[in-house]
Amino acid sequence: MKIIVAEKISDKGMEVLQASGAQVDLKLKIPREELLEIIPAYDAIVVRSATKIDEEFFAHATSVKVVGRAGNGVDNIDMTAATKHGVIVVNTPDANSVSAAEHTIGLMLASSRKSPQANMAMKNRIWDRSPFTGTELYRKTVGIVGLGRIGALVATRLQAFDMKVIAYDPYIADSRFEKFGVEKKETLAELMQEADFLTVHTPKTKETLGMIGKEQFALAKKGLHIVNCARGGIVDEEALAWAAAEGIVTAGGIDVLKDEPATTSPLFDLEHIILTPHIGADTVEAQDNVGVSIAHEVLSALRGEVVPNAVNMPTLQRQELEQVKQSLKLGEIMGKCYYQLNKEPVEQLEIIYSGETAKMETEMITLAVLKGLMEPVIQEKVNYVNAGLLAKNRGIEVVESKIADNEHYLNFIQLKVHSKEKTFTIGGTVFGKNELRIAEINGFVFDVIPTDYMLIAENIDQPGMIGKIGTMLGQNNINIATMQVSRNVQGEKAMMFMAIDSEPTEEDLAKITTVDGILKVQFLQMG
Ligand SMILES: NC(=O)c1ccc[n+]([C@@H]2O[C@H](COP(=O)([O-])OP(=O)(O)OC[C@H]3O[C@@H](n4cnc5c(N)ncnc54)[C@H](O)[C@@H]3O)[C@@H](O)[C@H]2O)c1
Ligand SMILES: O=C(O)CC[C@@H](O)C(=O)O
Repeated sequence: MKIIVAEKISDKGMEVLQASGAQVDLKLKIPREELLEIIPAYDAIVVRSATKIDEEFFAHATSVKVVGRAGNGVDNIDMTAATKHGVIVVNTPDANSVSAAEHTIGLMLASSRKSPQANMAMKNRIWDRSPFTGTELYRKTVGIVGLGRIGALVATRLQAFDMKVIAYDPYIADSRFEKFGVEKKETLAELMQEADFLTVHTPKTKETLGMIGKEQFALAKKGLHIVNCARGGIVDEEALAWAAAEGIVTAGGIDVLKDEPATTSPLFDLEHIILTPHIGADTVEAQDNVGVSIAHEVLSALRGEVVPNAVNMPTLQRQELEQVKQSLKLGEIMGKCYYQLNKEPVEQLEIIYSGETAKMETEMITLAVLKGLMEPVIQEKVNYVNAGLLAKNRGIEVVESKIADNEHYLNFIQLKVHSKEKTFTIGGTVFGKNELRIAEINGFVFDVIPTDYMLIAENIDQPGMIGKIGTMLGQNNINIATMQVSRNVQGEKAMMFMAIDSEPTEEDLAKITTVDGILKVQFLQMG
């Protein structure tokens, strides 16, 4: 396993990677062309915010399975391209939030008290207090745009300064505003009009890029203090320069610029705007948290485990993950059966979750079913990341439904795979903690433990069939480990489900079908 670390992570993080036995190559500040040249040899890459991970990168990175973003924002990673190429992107969304929140407040205090400017004067041996009269935070109104992880940390900390905290975030429930004692503003305009201090904490998206522009500054009170410790460009730099010239903004702290690394921006010339070079997350604690977390995440993802912080997959809390783990296995195994037993292309996949499974986060189980379904028949690697997209591209409609109760089982997953001509059904359950069972195939009821090698035989329900098939398999040196027979109507069609100890050849199967009364025999690899 080869991992390239293209931007600095903490020593503790490096140690975790190295302890895994993987070859870990630290290539800091590697030129783009060189990275593209060597990347085909790597299974994973770890980056921060400076490395562009785009379509061109993925076109070269043919063996990369995981991109680890040591940090939070993923705007340097083309998520659509990653998903298309089946590459898992993992990040560490919580690991540096406290540091970013503290830097936000630091910038607010430093810019309000002009501390960096005073420091510069002192270093130039100028003792003069008069240019540095500042402003208190006490009893001022702070407007927060984006009340997510960092926005909420900033809110609660600023309440300790006796600030009135208002926020604009149209994407979260009212209960979150109540939880943090923050007054909700329905529009950005309202927030702009009321705020003495403004701080942005949204991700950089099409919607948020340039969101604080000239139009918004024009609504603000004169003397606004502004902080951007989120992403460059959310506060439009030209507009901020204009607002400063107009006396609308009189102080500010900016940690992030639109084009990084940056040495040009209108903000460099603004006396009252203090700048830092994207150091919101640069604390020993945050870097240790981030480094260790990303190392574990990348290694888990490489081992094929489901990771909690995968950005381009449904995310699950550890507890939820534990809950669905066995259902994921079951779903994948059942999905795997379809194309082994049927040749018709799938038009619609219906997944019915019932009993306890209906209460779970089923999004990931659906992906597991799709992964199992497509793996036997397509060349591309199928994983939890691209299974949904691949299914969509192949015209498979996925319909999920949930039924609270199941008459027979505590938990049950049923697949109804519809092709043009017919519908194949398979159902299964998890007994206890991890006992998987196939409980139904095409209307025949079983209680079968899925194993690597299985045979399914359809036969006429008549005396002697079990003996005949047993003898035939024995003659071909195939041992039956377990066998179950199911029928619905006496004398009609029956189904035998056998776990066998070795893989039969096509010839073996053809011979069995010559047995009188056997209608069909198929080999199924379930493990
Ligand atoms: N400066 C640094 O070093 C540093 C460190 C960590 C994080 N960050 C950045 O801080 C930002 C916030 O991170 P987070 O972990 O709090 O993210 P988060 O996802 O927890 O919260 C973002 C919030 O923004 C809200 N939001 C999205 N679009 C919005 C819009 N158009 N208007 C209003 N609200 C909107 C969301 O609903 C969400 O509540 C991100 O941009 C992240 O990259 C910077
Ligand atoms: O570590 C970085 O390069 C950026 C940190 C921060 O902006 C983040 O999004 O986590």
